[in-house]
Amino acid sequence: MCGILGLLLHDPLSTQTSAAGSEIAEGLSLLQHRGQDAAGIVTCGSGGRFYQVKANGMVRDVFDAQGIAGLKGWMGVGHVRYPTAGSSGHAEAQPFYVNSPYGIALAHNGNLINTPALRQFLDAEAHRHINTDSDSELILNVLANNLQKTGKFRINEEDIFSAIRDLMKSCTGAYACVFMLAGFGLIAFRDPNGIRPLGMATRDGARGGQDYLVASESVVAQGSGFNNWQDVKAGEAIIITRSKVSRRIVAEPQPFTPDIFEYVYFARPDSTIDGISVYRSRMAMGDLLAETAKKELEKAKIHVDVVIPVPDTSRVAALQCAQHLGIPYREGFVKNRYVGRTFIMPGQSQRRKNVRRKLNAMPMEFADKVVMLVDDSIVRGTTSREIIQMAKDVGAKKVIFASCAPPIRYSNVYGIDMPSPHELVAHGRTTEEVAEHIGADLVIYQTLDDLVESCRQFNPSIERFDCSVFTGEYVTGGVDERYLEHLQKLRNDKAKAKKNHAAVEDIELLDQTCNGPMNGSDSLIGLANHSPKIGPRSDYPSPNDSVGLHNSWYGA
Ligand SMILES: O=P(O)(O)OC[C@H]1O[C@H](OP(=O)(O)OP(=O)(O)O)[C@H](O)[C@@H]1O
Ligand SMILES: NC(=O)CC[C@H](N)C(=O)O
Ligand SMILES: [Mg+2]
Repeated sequence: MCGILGLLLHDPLSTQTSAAGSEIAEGLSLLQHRGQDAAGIVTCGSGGRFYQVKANGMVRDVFDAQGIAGLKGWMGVGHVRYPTAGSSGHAEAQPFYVNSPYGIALAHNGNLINTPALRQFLDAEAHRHINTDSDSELILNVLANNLQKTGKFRINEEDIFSAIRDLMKSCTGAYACVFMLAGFGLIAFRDPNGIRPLGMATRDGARGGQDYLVASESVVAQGSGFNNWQDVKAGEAIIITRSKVSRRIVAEPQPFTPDIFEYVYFARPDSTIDGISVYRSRMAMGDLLAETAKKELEKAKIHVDVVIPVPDTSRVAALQCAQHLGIPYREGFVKNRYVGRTFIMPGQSQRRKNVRRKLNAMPMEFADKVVMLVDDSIVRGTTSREIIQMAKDVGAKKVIFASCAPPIRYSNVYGIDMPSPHELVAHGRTTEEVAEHIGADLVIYQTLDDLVESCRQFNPSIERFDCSVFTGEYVTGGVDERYLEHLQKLRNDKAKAKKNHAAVEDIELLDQTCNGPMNGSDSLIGLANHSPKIGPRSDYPSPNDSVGLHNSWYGA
Protein backbone atom coordinates (compact mmCIF):
# COMPACT_ATOMS: atom_id res chain seq x y z
CA MET A 1 0.00 0.00 0.00
CA CYS A 2 1.38 3.35 -0.83
CA GLY A 3 0.29 6.80 0.21
CA ILE A 4 -0.27 9.59 -2.29
CA LEU A 5 -0.76 13.29 -1.85
CA GLY A 6 -1.35 16.32 -4.06
CA LEU A 7 -1.46 19.95 -2.97
CA LEU A 8 -2.35 23.12 -4.86
CA LEU A 9 -1.97 26.51 -3.18
CA HIS A 10 -3.90 29.50 -4.43
CA ASP A 11 -1.51 32.10 -3.04
CA PRO A 12 0.51 33.60 -5.94
CA LEU A 13 3.48 34.18 -3.62
CA SER A 14 3.78 30.44 -3.03
CA THR A 15 5.22 30.04 -6.54
CA GLN A 16 8.57 31.37 -5.29
CA THR A 17 8.61 29.61 -1.91
CA SER A 18 8.76 26.04 -0.65
CA ALA A 19 5.46 26.37 1.24
CA ALA A 20 3.78 23.62 -0.79
CA GLY A 21 6.82 21.34 -0.62
CA SER A 22 7.10 21.57 3.13
CA GLU A 23 3.38 21.00 3.61
CA ILE A 24 3.53 17.94 1.39
CA ALA A 25 6.44 16.56 3.44
CA GLU A 26 4.37 17.09 6.61
CA GLY A 27 1.41 15.41 4.97
CA LEU A 28 3.50 12.44 3.85
CA SER A 29 4.59 11.86 7.43
CA LEU A 30 0.88 11.32 8.21
CA LEU A 31 0.80 8.67 5.50
CA GLN A 32 4.04 6.95 6.55
CA HIS A 33 2.13 3.87 7.75
CA ARG A 34 1.18 3.18 4.10
CA GLY A 35 4.75 2.85 2.84
CA GLN A 36 8.13 2.82 4.52
CA ASP A 37 10.47 1.96 1.63
CA ALA A 38 10.77 5.20 -0.29
CA ALA A 39 9.37 8.72 -0.34
CA GLY A 40 9.31 11.50 -2.90
CA ILE A 41 7.95 14.92 -3.73
CA VAL A 42 7.84 16.84 -7.00
CA THR A 43 6.72 20.47 -6.94
CA CYS A 44 5.95 22.86 -9.76
CA GLY A 45 7.29 26.40 -9.57
CA SER A 46 7.55 29.40 -11.77
CA GLY A 47 7.84 28.78 -15.50
CA GLY A 48 6.21 25.37 -14.96
CA ARG A 49 9.52 24.02 -13.73
CA PHE A 50 9.56 20.84 -11.66
CA TYR A 51 11.68 20.32 -8.53
CA GLN A 52 12.19 16.94 -7.01
CA VAL A 53 13.46 15.13 -3.94
CA LYS A 54 13.02 11.36 -3.79
CA ALA A 55 14.94 8.45 -2.38
CA ASN A 56 14.63 5.20 -0.50
CA GLY A 57 13.91 5.67 3.18
CA MET A 58 11.37 7.07 5.60
CA VAL A 59 9.90 10.55 5.20
CA ARG A 60 12.04 11.99 8.00
CA ASP A 61 15.22 10.68 6.33
CA VAL A 62 14.45 11.65 2.76
CA PHE A 63 13.39 15.25 3.35
CA ASP A 64 15.70 17.48 5.35
CA ALA A 65 15.45 21.26 5.65
CA GLN A 66 17.80 21.86 2.74
CA GLY A 67 15.95 19.44 0.47
CA ILE A 68 12.59 20.98 1.31
CA ALA A 69 13.92 24.50 0.73
CA GLY A 70 14.63 23.50 -2.86
CA LEU A 71 11.10 22.26 -3.46
CA LYS A 72 9.77 25.51 -4.84
CA GLY A 73 6.32 25.99 -6.20
CA TRP A 74 2.61 26.43 -5.75
CA MET A 75 1.63 22.82 -6.28
CA GLY A 76 3.13 19.39 -5.91
CA VAL A 77 2.62 15.67 -5.57
CA GLY A 78 4.10 13.32 -2.99
CA HIS A 79 4.38 9.60 -2.42
CA VAL A 80 5.37 7.05 0.21
CA ARG A 81 6.09 3.63 -1.25
CA TYR A 82 5.46 0.04 -0.25
CA PRO A 83 6.51 -1.82 -3.39
CA THR A 84 4.15 -4.32 -4.97
CA ALA A 85 5.74 -4.38 -8.42
CA GLY A 86 9.29 -4.18 -9.70
CA SER A 87 11.95 -3.91 -7.02
CA SER A 88 12.68 -1.76 -3.99
CA GLY A 89 15.35 0.06 -6.02
CA HIS A 90 15.50 3.82 -5.74
CA ALA A 91 14.75 4.20 -9.46
CA GLU A 92 11.22 3.06 -8.73
CA ALA A 93 10.61 5.59 -5.97
CA GLN A 94 7.76 7.91 -6.91
CA PRO A 95 6.52 10.35 -8.19
CA PHE A 96 7.46 9.34 -11.74
CA TYR A 97 8.11 11.99 -14.32
CA VAL A 98 7.79 12.31 -18.11
CA ASN A 99 8.70 15.33 -20.17
CA SER A 100 6.60 14.68 -23.24
CA PRO A 101 4.08 15.70 -24.49
CA TYR A 102 3.96 17.83 -21.33
CA GLY A 103 5.71 17.82 -17.99
CA ILE A 104 3.82 15.30 -15.88
CA ALA A 105 4.68 13.98 -12.41
CA LEU A 106 2.49 11.15 -11.12
CA ALA A 107 2.04 9.24 -7.87
CA HIS A 108 0.18 5.93 -7.80
CA ASN A 109 -1.28 3.71 -5.10
CA GLY A 110 -2.38 0.26 -6.20
CA ASN A 111 -1.27 -2.38 -8.58
CA LEU A 112 -1.95 -3.10 -12.24
CA ILE A 113 -2.56 -6.65 -13.36
CA ASN A 114 -2.17 -6.31 -17.12
CA THR A 115 1.39 -4.99 -17.12
CA PRO A 116 2.80 -7.32 -19.83
CA ALA A 117 0.19 -6.13 -22.33
CA LEU A 118 0.75 -2.48 -21.40
CA ARG A 119 4.51 -2.85 -21.64
CA GLN A 120 4.18 -4.43 -25.07
CA PHE A 121 1.82 -1.70 -26.27
CA LEU A 122 4.00 1.12 -24.98
CA ASP A 123 7.07 -0.37 -26.57
CA ALA A 124 5.80 -1.64 -29.92
CA GLU A 125 3.00 0.81 -30.67
CA ALA A 126 3.41 3.96 -28.59
CA HIS A 127 7.22 3.91 -28.89
CA ARG A 128 7.75 5.04 -25.35
CA HIS A 129 10.83 3.96 -23.47
CA ILE A 130 10.05 2.20 -20.19
CA ASN A 131 13.10 1.84 -18.03
CA THR A 132 11.93 0.18 -14.82
CA ASP A 133 9.74 -2.72 -13.78
CA SER A 134 7.33 -0.43 -11.97
CA ASP A 135 3.67 -0.62 -12.98
CA SER A 136 3.35 3.05 -12.00
CA GLU A 137 5.77 4.04 -14.76
CA LEU A 138 3.45 2.24 -17.18
CA ILE A 139 0.36 4.06 -15.99
CA LEU A 140 2.15 7.39 -16.40
CA ASN A 141 3.22 6.54 -19.93
CA VAL A 142 -0.24 5.34 -20.91
CA LEU A 143 -1.53 8.71 -19.71
CA ALA A 144 1.18 10.62 -21.55
CA ASN A 145 0.51 8.66 -24.72
CA ASN A 146 -3.20 9.37 -24.51
CA LEU A 147 -2.49 13.08 -24.12
CA GLN A 148 -0.02 12.98 -26.98
CA LYS A 149 -2.70 11.57 -29.27
CA THR A 150 -4.51 14.92 -29.13
CA GLY A 151 -1.55 16.35 -31.05
CA LYS A 152 -2.19 19.68 -29.34
CA PHE A 153 0.26 22.23 -28.05
CA ARG A 154 -2.32 23.32 -25.48
CA ILE A 155 -4.79 20.83 -24.14
CA ASN A 156 -8.03 21.53 -22.33
CA GLU A 157 -10.13 19.79 -19.72
CA GLU A 158 -11.99 17.72 -22.28
CA ASP A 159 -8.68 16.33 -23.53
CA ILE A 160 -7.65 15.40 -20.00
CA PHE A 161 -10.94 13.71 -19.15
CA SER A 162 -10.81 11.79 -22.37
CA ALA A 163 -7.17 10.72 -21.81
CA ILE A 164 -8.13 9.36 -18.38
CA ARG A 165 -11.22 7.68 -19.81
CA ASP A 166 -9.01 5.86 -22.31
CA LEU A 167 -6.50 5.02 -19.58
CA MET A 168 -9.27 3.39 -17.56
CA LYS A 169 -10.15 1.27 -20.56
CA SER A 170 -6.61 0.03 -21.01
CA CYS A 171 -5.34 -0.33 -17.43
CA THR A 172 -6.73 -3.20 -15.35
CA GLY A 173 -6.27 -3.44 -11.60
CA ALA A 174 -6.21 -1.00 -8.73
CA TYR A 175 -5.08 2.59 -9.09
CA ALA A 176 -5.64 5.73 -7.12
CA CYS A 177 -3.49 8.40 -8.74
CA VAL A 178 -2.68 12.05 -8.49
CA PHE A 179 -0.65 13.84 -11.13
CA MET A 180 0.48 17.32 -11.91
CA LEU A 181 0.56 18.84 -15.35
CA ALA A 182 3.31 21.47 -15.46
CA GLY A 183 1.88 24.94 -15.16
CA PHE A 184 -1.69 23.70 -15.41
CA GLY A 185 -2.96 22.01 -12.26
CA LEU A 186 -3.49 18.91 -10.24
CA ILE A 187 -5.49 15.93 -11.45
CA ALA A 188 -6.73 12.95 -9.44
CA PHE A 189 -8.45 9.76 -10.51
CA ARG A 190 -9.54 6.47 -8.97
CA ASP A 191 -9.99 3.11 -10.68
CA PRO A 192 -13.47 2.05 -11.83
CA ASN A 193 -13.95 -0.26 -8.81
CA GLY A 194 -12.58 2.27 -6.32
CA ILE A 195 -10.34 -0.38 -4.80
CA ARG A 196 -7.77 2.00 -3.34
CA PRO A 197 -8.87 5.04 -1.31
CA LEU A 198 -8.57 8.66 -2.39
CA GLY A 199 -10.22 11.90 -1.34
CA MET A 200 -9.94 15.65 -1.60
CA ALA A 201 -10.43 18.63 0.70
CA THR A 202 -10.34 22.43 0.56
CA ARG A 203 -9.17 25.30 2.73
CA ASP A 204 -9.23 29.07 2.45
CA GLY A 205 -6.03 30.25 0.79
CA ALA A 206 -3.58 32.48 2.69
CA ARG A 207 -4.44 35.44 0.43
CA GLY A 208 -7.92 34.49 -0.70
CA GLY A 209 -9.10 31.80 -3.06
CA GLN A 210 -9.04 28.11 -2.22
CA ASP A 211 -6.23 25.63 -1.55
CA TYR A 212 -6.81 22.02 -2.58
CA LEU A 213 -5.56 18.77 -1.13
CA VAL A 214 -5.81 15.28 -2.59
CA ALA A 215 -4.74 12.39 -0.35
CA SER A 216 -5.05 8.67 0.29
CA GLU A 217 -6.50 9.27 3.74
CA SER A 218 -8.52 12.02 5.42
CA VAL A 219 -6.08 12.21 8.34
CA VAL A 220 -3.87 14.40 6.14
CA ALA A 221 -6.68 16.93 5.72
CA GLN A 222 -7.26 17.14 9.47
CA GLY A 223 -3.56 17.52 10.11
CA SER A 224 -3.23 20.41 7.65
CA GLY A 225 -6.35 22.44 8.40
CA PHE A 226 -8.35 21.32 5.35
CA ASN A 227 -12.14 20.81 5.44
CA ASN A 228 -14.92 19.37 3.34
CA TRP A 229 -13.28 15.98 2.83
CA GLN A 230 -14.90 14.20 -0.11
CA ASP A 231 -13.98 10.82 -1.50
CA VAL A 232 -13.02 10.63 -5.14
CA LYS A 233 -15.65 8.33 -6.63
CA ALA A 234 -14.86 5.07 -8.36
CA GLY A 235 -14.03 5.81 -12.00
CA GLU A 236 -13.98 9.55 -11.36
CA ALA A 237 -11.40 12.11 -12.53
CA ILE A 238 -11.03 15.51 -10.87
CA ILE A 239 -9.20 18.41 -12.49
CA ILE A 240 -8.10 21.13 -10.09
CA THR A 241 -6.67 24.44 -11.27
CA ARG A 242 -6.27 27.71 -9.42
CA SER A 243 -9.48 28.97 -10.97
CA LYS A 244 -11.82 25.97 -10.80
CA VAL A 245 -12.50 22.31 -10.07
CA SER A 246 -14.14 19.96 -12.56
CA ARG A 247 -15.26 16.45 -11.67
CA ARG A 248 -16.51 13.73 -13.95
CA ILE A 249 -17.12 9.99 -13.85
CA VAL A 250 -15.19 8.87 -16.90
CA ALA A 251 -15.25 5.07 -16.52
CA GLU A 252 -17.95 2.67 -17.63
CA PRO A 253 -19.95 1.81 -14.47
CA GLN A 254 -18.46 -1.07 -12.45
CA PRO A 255 -19.38 -2.40 -9.01
CA PHE A 256 -17.90 -0.18 -6.29
CA THR A 257 -15.70 -2.51 -4.25
CA PRO A 258 -13.26 -0.75 -1.92
CA ASP A 259 -10.64 -2.97 -0.30
CA ILE A 260 -11.80 -4.13 3.13
CA PHE A 261 -8.20 -4.62 4.27
CA GLU A 262 -7.85 -0.83 4.53
CA TYR A 263 -10.20 -1.01 7.53
CA VAL A 264 -8.58 -4.12 8.98
CA TYR A 265 -4.97 -2.98 8.85
CA PHE A 266 -3.74 -0.39 6.40
CA ALA A 267 -5.44 2.87 7.21
CA ARG A 268 -4.97 4.96 10.31
CA PRO A 269 -7.87 4.71 12.75
CA ASP A 270 -8.38 8.47 12.64
CA SER A 271 -9.16 8.39 8.92
CA THR A 272 -12.56 8.11 7.30
CA ILE A 273 -12.60 6.19 4.06
CA ASP A 274 -15.62 6.10 1.77
CA GLY A 275 -17.84 7.39 4.53
CA ILE A 276 -16.70 4.80 7.08
CA SER A 277 -14.67 5.82 10.12
CA VAL A 278 -11.80 3.34 10.33
CA TYR A 279 -11.90 3.70 14.12
CA ARG A 280 -15.58 2.84 14.38
CA SER A 281 -15.20 -0.09 12.01
CA ARG A 282 -12.39 -1.48 14.21
CA MET A 283 -14.55 -1.06 17.32
CA ALA A 284 -17.29 -3.01 15.56
CA MET A 285 -14.73 -5.69 14.60
CA GLY A 286 -13.88 -6.00 18.30
CA ASP A 287 -17.54 -6.33 19.28
CA LEU A 288 -18.32 -8.97 16.70
CA LEU A 289 -15.09 -10.86 17.37
CA ALA A 290 -16.11 -10.99 21.04
CA GLU A 291 -19.36 -12.74 20.09
CA THR A 292 -17.50 -15.42 18.14
CA ALA A 293 -14.86 -15.73 20.87
CA LYS A 294 -17.54 -16.25 23.52
CA LYS A 295 -18.89 -19.26 21.61
CA GLU A 296 -15.47 -20.71 20.82
CA LEU A 297 -14.19 -20.33 24.37
CA GLU A 298 -17.31 -21.97 25.78
CA LYS A 299 -16.96 -24.83 23.34
CA ALA A 300 -13.31 -25.32 24.30
CA LYS A 301 -14.14 -24.78 28.01
CA ILE A 302 -11.44 -22.14 28.35
CA HIS A 303 -11.61 -19.31 30.87
CA VAL A 304 -9.56 -16.30 29.74
CA ASP A 305 -7.93 -14.18 32.45
CA VAL A 306 -6.81 -11.24 30.35
CA VAL A 307 -7.09 -9.77 26.83
CA ILE A 308 -3.87 -8.34 25.41
CA PRO A 309 -3.61 -6.42 22.12
CA VAL A 310 -0.80 -6.91 19.63
CA PRO A 311 0.39 -3.34 19.12
CA ASP A 312 -0.24 -1.30 17.15
CA THR A 313 -3.12 -1.74 14.80
CA SER A 314 -5.24 -4.14 16.85
CA ARG A 315 -5.52 -1.89 19.91
CA VAL A 316 -8.90 -0.34 19.13
CA ALA A 317 -10.54 -3.67 18.37
CA ALA A 318 -8.88 -5.49 21.26
CA LEU A 319 -10.11 -2.99 23.84
CA GLN A 320 -13.65 -3.22 22.52
CA CYS A 321 -13.45 -7.02 22.42
CA ALA A 322 -12.29 -7.16 26.06
CA GLN A 323 -15.04 -4.82 27.21
CA HIS A 324 -17.66 -6.82 25.34
CA LEU A 325 -16.42 -10.04 26.96
CA GLY A 326 -16.12 -8.43 30.38
CA ILE A 327 -12.49 -9.56 30.64
CA PRO A 328 -9.69 -7.22 31.82
CA TYR A 329 -7.67 -5.53 29.06
CA ARG A 330 -3.96 -5.10 29.61
CA GLU A 331 -1.11 -3.71 27.53
CA GLY A 332 1.16 -6.72 27.94
CA PHE A 333 3.46 -5.87 25.03
CA VAL A 334 5.47 -2.69 25.02
CA LYS A 335 6.10 -1.37 21.55
CA ASN A 336 9.41 0.18 20.60
CA ARG A 337 8.22 3.45 19.09
CA TYR A 338 11.20 3.63 16.76
CA VAL A 339 10.35 0.48 14.83
CA GLY A 340 7.78 0.79 12.07
CA ARG A 341 5.36 -1.74 10.66
CA THR A 342 6.80 -5.20 10.17
CA PHE A 343 4.29 -6.64 7.73
CA ILE A 344 5.18 -4.12 5.02
CA MET A 345 8.91 -4.81 5.27
CA PRO A 346 10.27 -6.39 2.12
CA GLY A 347 11.81 -9.68 3.32
CA GLN A 348 10.87 -12.43 5.76
CA SER A 349 14.09 -12.41 7.80
CA GLN A 350 13.80 -8.64 8.23
CA ARG A 351 10.17 -9.02 9.31
CA ARG A 352 10.95 -11.75 11.84
CA LYS A 353 13.88 -9.90 13.37
CA ASN A 354 11.81 -6.76 13.70
CA VAL A 355 8.92 -8.35 15.60
CA ARG A 356 11.36 -9.01 18.46
CA ARG A 357 12.88 -5.55 18.18
CA LYS A 358 9.42 -4.01 18.12
CA LEU A 359 7.51 -5.82 20.85
CA ASN A 360 8.57 -6.84 24.33
CA ALA A 361 6.42 -8.92 26.70
CA MET A 362 5.94 -7.82 30.32
CA PRO A 363 6.11 -10.90 32.54
CA MET A 364 3.68 -9.56 35.16
CA GLU A 365 0.85 -9.53 32.62
CA PHE A 366 1.47 -13.07 31.40
CA ALA A 367 2.79 -15.17 34.28
CA ASP A 368 0.38 -17.99 35.20
CA LYS A 369 -2.44 -16.50 33.14
CA VAL A 370 -4.61 -17.71 30.31
CA VAL A 371 -4.23 -14.85 27.84
CA MET A 372 -6.16 -13.99 24.73
CA LEU A 373 -4.01 -12.04 22.28
CA VAL A 374 -6.01 -10.00 19.78
CA ASP A 375 -4.51 -8.96 16.46
CA ASP A 376 -6.09 -7.37 13.41
CA SER A 377 -4.97 -10.19 11.13
CA ILE A 378 -2.75 -13.23 10.75
CA VAL A 379 -1.03 -13.07 7.37
CA ARG A 380 2.28 -14.90 7.16
CA GLY A 381 2.09 -15.74 10.85
CA THR A 382 5.41 -13.97 11.49
CA THR A 383 4.08 -11.76 14.29
CA SER A 384 1.78 -14.29 15.89
CA ARG A 385 4.37 -17.05 16.03
CA GLU A 386 7.02 -14.84 17.61
CA ILE A 387 4.80 -13.22 20.18
CA ILE A 388 3.08 -16.42 21.25
CA GLN A 389 6.55 -17.75 21.97
CA MET A 390 7.38 -14.55 23.85
CA ALA A 391 4.17 -14.87 25.90
CA LYS A 392 5.02 -18.47 26.79
CA ASP A 393 8.61 -17.56 27.59
CA VAL A 394 7.36 -15.18 30.28
CA GLY A 395 5.05 -17.73 31.83
CA ALA A 396 1.66 -17.61 30.09
CA LYS A 397 -0.31 -20.77 30.97
CA LYS A 398 -2.27 -20.78 27.73
CA VAL A 399 -2.30 -18.48 24.71
CA ILE A 400 -5.48 -17.98 22.69
CA PHE A 401 -4.96 -15.97 19.51
CA ALA A 402 -7.94 -14.06 18.10
CA SER A 403 -7.91 -12.34 14.73
CA CYS A 404 -10.23 -9.49 13.68
CA ALA A 405 -10.00 -10.75 10.09
CA PRO A 406 -10.92 -14.18 8.73
CA PRO A 407 -8.18 -16.57 7.50
CA ILE A 408 -6.12 -15.03 4.70
CA ARG A 409 -5.63 -17.73 2.09
CA TYR A 410 -5.30 -16.00 -1.28
CA SER A 411 -2.91 -13.66 -3.08
CA ASN A 412 -3.54 -9.95 -3.18
CA VAL A 413 -3.11 -8.40 -6.60
CA TYR A 414 -4.36 -4.89 -5.90
CA GLY A 415 -1.54 -3.21 -3.98
CA ILE A 416 -0.82 -5.37 -0.94
CA ASP A 417 2.32 -7.40 -1.26
CA MET A 418 0.89 -10.88 -0.71
CA PRO A 419 1.70 -12.44 -4.06
CA SER A 420 2.26 -16.01 -3.02
CA PRO A 421 -0.43 -18.02 -1.19
CA HIS A 422 2.27 -20.45 -0.04
CA GLU A 423 3.69 -17.70 2.15
CA LEU A 424 0.34 -17.26 3.93
CA VAL A 425 0.05 -19.30 7.07
CA ALA A 426 -3.65 -20.14 6.57
CA HIS A 427 -3.19 -21.28 2.97
CA GLY A 428 -3.99 -24.99 2.82
CA ARG A 429 -4.35 -25.17 6.62
CA THR A 430 -7.38 -25.59 8.85
CA THR A 431 -7.77 -23.30 11.86
CA GLU A 432 -6.44 -26.09 14.11
CA GLU A 433 -3.40 -26.48 11.88
CA VAL A 434 -2.78 -22.72 11.94
CA ALA A 435 -2.93 -22.87 15.75
CA GLU A 436 -0.40 -25.66 15.79
CA HIS A 437 1.87 -23.83 13.36
CA ILE A 438 1.95 -20.59 15.33
CA GLY A 439 2.02 -22.35 18.70
CA ALA A 440 -1.37 -21.17 19.99
CA ASP A 441 -3.64 -23.25 22.21
CA LEU A 442 -6.61 -22.00 20.23
CA VAL A 443 -7.06 -19.67 17.24
CA ILE A 444 -10.28 -17.72 16.82
CA TYR A 445 -11.02 -16.01 13.52
CA GLN A 446 -13.64 -13.36 12.78
CA THR A 447 -16.18 -14.61 10.24
CA LEU A 448 -16.21 -12.87 6.86
CA ASP A 449 -19.85 -11.87 7.29
CA ASP A 450 -19.00 -10.19 10.59
CA LEU A 451 -16.02 -8.39 9.11
CA VAL A 452 -18.12 -7.05 6.26
CA GLU A 453 -20.85 -6.05 8.72
CA SER A 454 -18.28 -4.19 10.87
CA CYS A 455 -17.62 -1.86 7.96
CA ARG A 456 -20.84 -1.88 6.00
CA GLN A 457 -23.06 -0.86 8.90
CA PHE A 458 -21.51 2.61 8.67
CA ASN A 459 -22.17 2.96 4.95
CA PRO A 460 -24.81 0.53 3.70
CA SER A 461 -24.59 2.06 0.22
CA ILE A 462 -21.42 0.00 -0.30
CA GLU A 463 -22.86 -3.28 -1.50
CA ARG A 464 -19.61 -5.17 -1.76
CA PHE A 465 -15.99 -4.90 -0.68
CA ASP A 466 -12.93 -6.38 -2.28
CA CYS A 467 -12.39 -9.38 0.01
CA SER A 468 -10.19 -11.33 -2.38
CA VAL A 469 -7.54 -12.30 0.20
CA PHE A 470 -10.27 -14.15 2.10
CA THR A 471 -12.29 -15.55 -0.80
CA GLY A 472 -10.03 -15.74 -3.84
CA GLU A 473 -12.68 -13.81 -5.80
CA TYR A 474 -11.16 -10.88 -7.66
CA VAL A 475 -13.34 -7.89 -8.46
CA THR A 476 -11.66 -6.96 -11.74
CA GLY A 477 -11.27 -9.21 -14.73
CA GLY A 478 -7.88 -10.55 -15.71
CA VAL A 479 -6.98 -12.62 -12.67
CA ASP A 480 -6.82 -16.29 -13.58
CA GLU A 481 -4.68 -19.25 -12.54
CA ARG A 482 -1.99 -18.39 -15.09
CA TYR A 483 -1.73 -14.83 -13.87
CA LEU A 484 -1.56 -15.89 -10.24
CA GLU A 485 1.16 -18.44 -10.98
CA HIS A 486 3.14 -15.86 -12.90
CA LEU A 487 2.80 -13.35 -10.05
CA GLN A 488 3.85 -15.91 -7.51
CA LYS A 489 7.00 -16.79 -9.43
CA LEU A 490 7.85 -13.17 -9.97
CA ARG A 491 7.25 -11.85 -6.47
CA ASN A 492 7.65 -14.56 -3.87
CA ASP A 493 10.03 -13.55 -1.08
CA LYS A 494 13.01 -15.31 -2.68
CA ALA A 495 12.45 -13.79 -6.11
CA LYS A 496 12.04 -10.33 -4.58
CA ALA A 497 15.23 -10.68 -2.57
CA LYS A 498 17.11 -11.56 -5.76
CA LYS A 499 15.62 -8.62 -7.61
CA ASN A 500 16.34 -6.17 -4.80
CA HIS A 501 19.89 -7.45 -4.60
CA ALA A 502 20.24 -6.70 -8.31
CA ALA A 503 18.85 -3.20 -7.72
CA VAL A 504 21.48 -2.62 -5.02
CA GLU A 505 24.20 -3.78 -7.40
CA ASP A 506 22.96 -1.28 -9.98
CA ILE A 507 23.27 1.49 -7.43
CA GLU A 508 26.80 0.44 -6.54
CA LEU A 509 27.76 0.46 -10.19
CA LEU A 510 26.36 3.93 -10.49
CA ASP A 511 28.36 5.10 -7.51
CA GLN A 512 31.58 3.73 -8.91
CA THR A 513 31.22 5.33 -12.28
CA CYS A 514 29.36 8.51 -11.29
CA ASN A 515 27.58 7.92 -14.49
CA GLY A 516 25.13 5.35 -15.61
CA PRO A 517 21.94 4.37 -17.30
CA MET A 518 19.02 6.76 -17.32
CA ASN A 519 16.66 6.05 -14.48
CA GLY A 520 13.43 5.38 -16.29
CA SER A 521 10.99 8.17 -16.62
CA ASP A 522 12.94 10.15 -14.12
CA SER A 523 15.49 10.78 -16.77
CA LEU A 524 18.43 12.76 -15.41
CA ILE A 525 16.63 13.91 -12.29
CA GLY A 526 16.43 10.42 -10.88
CA LEU A 527 20.01 9.67 -11.77
CA ALA A 528 21.41 12.66 -10.03
CA ASN A 529 19.01 12.44 -7.17
CA HIS A 530 20.14 9.46 -5.24
CA SER A 531 23.37 7.85 -4.38
CA PRO A 532 23.14 5.81 -1.20
CA LYS A 533 26.84 6.15 -0.41
CA ILE A 534 26.62 9.89 -0.54
CA GLY A 535 23.33 10.03 1.35
CA PRO A 536 19.73 9.99 0.32
CA ARG A 537 19.01 13.68 0.07
CA SER A 538 19.32 16.04 -2.81
CA ASP A 539 17.11 17.97 -5.13
CA TYR A 540 17.48 18.98 -8.69
CA PRO A 541 15.40 21.10 -10.94
CA SER A 542 14.26 19.31 -14.01
CA PRO A 543 16.97 19.37 -16.64
CA ASN A 544 14.37 19.54 -19.30
CA ASP A 545 13.28 23.07 -20.06
CA SER A 546 10.41 21.88 -22.20
CA VAL A 547 8.34 21.53 -19.04
CA GLY A 548 8.29 25.29 -18.87
CA LEU A 549 7.17 25.75 -22.44
CA HIS A 550 3.58 24.93 -21.73
CA ASN A 551 3.18 26.97 -18.63
CA SER A 552 1.39 29.71 -20.45
CA TRP A 553 -1.84 27.67 -20.53
CA TYR A 554 -3.34 28.96 -17.36
CA GLY A 555 -0.81 31.59 -16.51
CA ALA A 556 0.86 29.82 -13.59
O1 LIG B 1 0.98 -12.51 10.22
P1 LIG B 1 1.95 -11.44 9.84
O2 LIG B 1 2.59 -11.73 8.53
O3 LIG B 1 2.92 -11.18 10.93
O4 LIG B 1 1.14 -10.12 9.56
C1 LIG B 1 0.17 -9.62 10.44
C2 LIG B 1 0.74 -8.64 11.42
O5 LIG B 1 1.41 -7.57 10.71
C3 LIG B 1 0.80 -6.34 11.00
O6 LIG B 1 1.50 -5.64 12.01
P2 LIG B 1 2.64 -4.56 11.72
O7 LIG B 1 3.77 -4.80 12.64
O8 LIG B 1 2.96 -4.52 10.26
O9 LIG B 1 1.98 -3.14 11.99
P3 LIG B 1 1.22 -2.49 13.23
O10 LIG B 1 2.26 -1.98 14.19
O11 LIG B 1 0.44 -1.39 12.59
O12 LIG B 1 0.34 -3.49 13.87
C4 LIG B 1 -0.58 -6.68 11.48
O13 LIG B 1 -1.09 -5.68 12.34
C5 LIG B 1 -0.34 -7.98 12.24
O14 LIG B 1 0.13 -7.72 13.53
N1 LIG C 1 1.49 -0.44 -2.77
C1 LIG C 1 1.41 0.36 -3.79
O1 LIG C 1 0.47 1.10 -3.95
C2 LIG C 1 2.55 0.27 -4.77
C3 LIG C 1 2.44 1.11 -6.03
C4 LIG C 1 3.23 0.50 -7.17
N2 LIG C 1 2.61 -0.73 -7.60
C5 LIG C 1 4.67 0.27 -6.74
O2 LIG C 1 5.08 -0.86 -6.56
O3 LIG C 1 5.38 1.24 -6.59
MG1 LIG D 1 0.35 -5.57 13.94
